[in-house]
Amino acid sequence: MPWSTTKPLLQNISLPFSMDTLAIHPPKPPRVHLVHHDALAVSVGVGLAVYLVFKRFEPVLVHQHFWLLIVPPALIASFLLSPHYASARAVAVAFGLHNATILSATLLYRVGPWHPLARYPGPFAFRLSKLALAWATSDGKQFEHLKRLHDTYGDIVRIGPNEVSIRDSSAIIPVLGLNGLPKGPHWAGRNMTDSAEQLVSLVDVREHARRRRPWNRAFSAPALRGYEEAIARRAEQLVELLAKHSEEGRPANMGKCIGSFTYDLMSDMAFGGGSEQMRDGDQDSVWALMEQGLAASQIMGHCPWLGIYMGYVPFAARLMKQLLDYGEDRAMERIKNGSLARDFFYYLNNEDGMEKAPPPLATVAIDGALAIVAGSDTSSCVLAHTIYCVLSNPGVYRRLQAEIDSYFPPGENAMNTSKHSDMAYLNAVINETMRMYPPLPSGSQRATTRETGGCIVGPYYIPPGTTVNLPFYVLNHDPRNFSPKTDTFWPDRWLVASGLQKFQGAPGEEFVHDASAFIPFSYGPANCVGKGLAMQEIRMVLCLLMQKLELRLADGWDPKGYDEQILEWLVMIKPYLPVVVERRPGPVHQI
Ligand code: HEM
Repeated sequence: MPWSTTKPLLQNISLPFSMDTLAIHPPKPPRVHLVHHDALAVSVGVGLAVYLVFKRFEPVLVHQHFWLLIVPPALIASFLLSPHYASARAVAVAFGLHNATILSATLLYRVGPWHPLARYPGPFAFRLSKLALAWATSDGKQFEHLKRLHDTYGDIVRIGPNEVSIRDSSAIIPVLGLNGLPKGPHWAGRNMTDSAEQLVSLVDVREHARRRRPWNRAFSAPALRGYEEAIARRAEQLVELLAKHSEEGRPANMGKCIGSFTYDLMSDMAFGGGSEQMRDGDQDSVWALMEQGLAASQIMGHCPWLGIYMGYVPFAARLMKQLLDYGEDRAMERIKNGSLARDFFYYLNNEDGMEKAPPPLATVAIDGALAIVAGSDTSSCVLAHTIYCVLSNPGVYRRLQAEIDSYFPPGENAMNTSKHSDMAYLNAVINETMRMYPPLPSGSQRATTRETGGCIVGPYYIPPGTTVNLPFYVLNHDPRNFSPKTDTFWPDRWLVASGLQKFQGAPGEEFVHDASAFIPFSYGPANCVGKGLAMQEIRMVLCLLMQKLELRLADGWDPKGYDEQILEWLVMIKPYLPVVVERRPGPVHQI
């Protein structure tokens, strides 16, 4: 503060004792007594100083907020305002002034032309607070909102005070690639704590790379071969579950059956077993809990501070705690029983002895729980959407079945993975499903920090302290990346792109296929570590289902509403999908 401002303030300070009294009584601690308007001015000044701390460091922790938002006005009320007001009023004035100053300075800065993101367009409310986007997307349709925003404002949109969304495939490498940016802040809010240790939420790039090593080994090619038997066993069980529906004369809800399959499988993979949803049903309502948890986490991902606060509310944190407790129980049991097969735990718990020391139990438990959630929701989403797309396009169904039958005639093992990568139509169908319905439609989030500094992303400068989103759904539905039939399920585009089929468009129609824009598993050193397993599992299940079963949509069910019912709670939620199932005649392969 310049001296010219400070001097009059000091002159106005009157001490609450006279010099004469010093001779009679020992001195009491001096009490600062400012005249009324100066006391208020100090309160505003302290508010502005705290605002600068918020602007620079963006503190989100509860104890930081206590020191910045509660302590200063409490001191001001006790020492500066108490001579002027009754105590309750002094407290109200101090808190009101302090927080109103911080709020107004924050909002003015965010909407002002001096904000480093001021040049990027976006709705006015989104500049003010992330609460605006959280509210707008609380209907579960964030991916559609983002698409509309880009259609309105262009390739870069300011979707928060310090956040942009970029619809430009040239941004993928600088943002997600090897020398890209650290993870963004949304995981802290989703996990309801700033100290979550899950691999997926590690912001520190070096720590992430260190923790990722055992995961990479758990998903290496030899490790994946070791999982084939477990996948095959569970896939056979899924076929039996679906066939049972037909024997009972009722359609199967495909999303639910497949969800049970992936959950049981991921429990096998992570902890060597422990879940039997296909046999016993979802007795612990795991799927409901997971979907509720993800729905709540959608809002908290936008406002990490809110998630961290909610983490202290026992009822709100219940779901997260249940998940962590489950992971810990399963990890303890797995340690007690030892390993029967090389599951993920074998690698994550350093049973392969490749790391210097085994990780703490809490870390393995939390990562095991992550594997179950990350691996079951996503793969089941792709499988269910693929079946929906195939069944609502009879030509695609027949062509896919013909390809599967030609590779695996009745009696042959349809889960023989050595043939799957050659099956062009199968892979086209899976890719096209993930293009239409990427399981994480709003994509990946990364952020520049003060340490990384700003960076250039294509034609854009991203200043330090900016969160950057690459929305997969929007990239996939951009005609500059995929056309014609951008919004239509058309697997042939993948065959045309790989030269296996000729493009037969209308006169003058151009075929566009930018495969670099297609990143359903994300990209770079923090991409989906389970990509290989997911693809292996999806191909095995589809081949087995189509070889052994005849499937069709239930009579009277209108598929038109399917898209409307798709919600995004981080991952796309599978709508109700009733399917009539019949066994196909022919010899049955036994594994
Ligand atoms: C079709 C299925 C799947 C899709 C589309 C998918 C997609 C993704 C995406 C988009 C990410 C975020 C990466 C980022 O932040 O940029 C991710 C992360 C992750 N996924 Fe998957 N995933 C799938 C299946 C699986 C499976 C089967 C597992 C196995 C356990 C798995 C485990 C993980 C893990 C551990 C991470 C965190 C990686 C890291 O931070 O290093 N995912 N996944």
